[in-house]
Amino acid sequence: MELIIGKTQRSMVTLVSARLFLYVGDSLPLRKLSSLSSITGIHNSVRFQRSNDSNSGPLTLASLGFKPKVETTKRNKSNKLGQVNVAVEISKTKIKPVKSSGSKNEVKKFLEIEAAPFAAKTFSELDLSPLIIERLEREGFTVPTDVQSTAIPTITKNHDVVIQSYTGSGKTLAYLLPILSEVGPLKKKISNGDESEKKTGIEAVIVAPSRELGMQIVREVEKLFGPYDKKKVQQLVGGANRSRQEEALKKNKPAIVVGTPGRIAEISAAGKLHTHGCRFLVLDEVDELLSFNFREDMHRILEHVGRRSGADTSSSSKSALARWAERQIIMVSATVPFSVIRAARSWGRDPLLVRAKSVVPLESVPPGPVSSSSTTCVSTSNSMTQGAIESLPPVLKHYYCVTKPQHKVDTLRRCVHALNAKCVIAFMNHNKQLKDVVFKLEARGLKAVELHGDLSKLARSTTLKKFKDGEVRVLVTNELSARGLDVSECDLVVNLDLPTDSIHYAHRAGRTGRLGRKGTVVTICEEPEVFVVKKLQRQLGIPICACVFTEGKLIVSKEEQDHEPEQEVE
Ligand SMILES: Nc1ncnc2c1ncn2[C@@H]1O[C@H](COP(=O)(O)OP(=O)(O)OP(=O)(O)O)[C@@H](O)[C@H]1O
Repeated sequence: MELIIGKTQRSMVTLVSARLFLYVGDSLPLRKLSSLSSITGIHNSVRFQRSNDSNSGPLTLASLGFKPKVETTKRNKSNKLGQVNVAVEISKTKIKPVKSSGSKNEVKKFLEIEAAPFAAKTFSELDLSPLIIERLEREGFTVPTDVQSTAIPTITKNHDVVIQSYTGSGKTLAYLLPILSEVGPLKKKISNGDESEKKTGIEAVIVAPSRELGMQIVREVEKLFGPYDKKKVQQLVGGANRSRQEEALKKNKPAIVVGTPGRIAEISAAGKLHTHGCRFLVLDEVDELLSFNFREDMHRILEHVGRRSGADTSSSSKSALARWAERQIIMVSATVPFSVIRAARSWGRDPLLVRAKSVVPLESVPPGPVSSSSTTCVSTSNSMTQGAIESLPPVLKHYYCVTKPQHKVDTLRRCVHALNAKCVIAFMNHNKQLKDVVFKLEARGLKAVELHGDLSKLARSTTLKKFKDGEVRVLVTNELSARGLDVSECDLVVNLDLPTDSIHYAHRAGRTGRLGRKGTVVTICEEPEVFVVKKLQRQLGIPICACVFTEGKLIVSKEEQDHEPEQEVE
């Protein structure tokens, strides 16, 4: 599709693209950038079509299979969607406008997906490649989760997306499956049989903030690829031998690479990673990837992945935005603070916010947390805490127990026994104390092991394997294990130190109760810290009850039960 933009807009686009895209949060450049785009209407008035897009025409929510009366991507004077109170409900495949109960100024632009095609009952309803369906069945995956049912058709239709859904709800397969349907050995066969269309370069780059999470994603892809094709995915995680990774890239010509920002950026800067023709860029745990630590590496990745080489970034016939739009960007996390929404708006092409059973144009998301039933803004002052709302599985039980610092480890031991927990993750804030806690637990007869970033890559993977295999009962760790780590058997998370904020609480807590399983979170704290627990409770919208452990039982404190008698918890 030809792109026509005015001279002023073009110079602004160049200006925008020249900015460091990683200025997020409340930093000035991105604020400028988003206000710039809203002034110029760049995101809304310019449409792009990727070369491999078989569906001609603009990519809108209509192309998801609905016939909306509302054009979600246009926003001009004649289309007042961005200014008026319009909400749209989808029932089956029909959309009907409904009156908003909000104030006049409130932007109510959302699509509530109630039924088909998102409520798929089987994977075969989701237009995935037959080979993938076969492999999923082999792995025992038959029913897609809610977020998978929603995300898969949306990604398949080439939309840039932010996927937000609570921890352990299956977000990894939600983005992997539509990607694997398009690239690599399981992809759909090209119907006209034109083999020249076959690509051999890297077609998808998946970025994760830790080696553990990166390797976990690699294993998930390898499982689906099977033993013969497993080299078609290559890990590029830090701590591993870089020259071996470079050799593997050359020799195996993987279709997909998964890695940590530092190592991907490093190999890319050395000219050994050719990702300009890449079709998919996934940022898993996007809010973490946007943190200060990863700033420079992420800048390089965003600038290079999926951007054609040889293109003049300043004055080519295609604008910077157009080239940038050639890749599809998928951003994923259980916690999506508004800084992510803002960044995604500037990187994506009419990006959508995908949650279980709802798809919302990102443009319509007002500052503040997004509730599952609407785009209503809940009033809280801190955008960090806003991102944590609805990030936790509803089945989780949360408690706190007050104790003295010198009794924390003993309280942990009594907690493990009282709940008869088999697979426990205990979080602390400082590496130095982990060893001491492990020592004390072992001395009290609980098999424990420490995991933190100061260990070698080999030690980290061996430790994790032992824990996953059930050889140790308690993993004592720090924030390293809070993001994305999937140990389905984990039935108890204990905070031996308070997390820094509600987002960190949410990710730590989310290591248990995965995919509908039971899970308990216990925060062991000192008396003066109780107000922090109460604050977390308010910010997350969850009850965190005071408890004690006596005679091998968890007893919920009386005051927490609205004057009901003391209660034992199973
Ligand atoms: N459709 C499915 N059927 C059965 N199991 C599934 C399905 N989808 C995912 N799983 C399993 O559920 C577990 C949790 O999935 P996953 O790690 O993708 O969750 P997540 O939403 O990414 O969590 P987090 O936010 O903590 O990273 C994994 O063990 C995964 O293999």
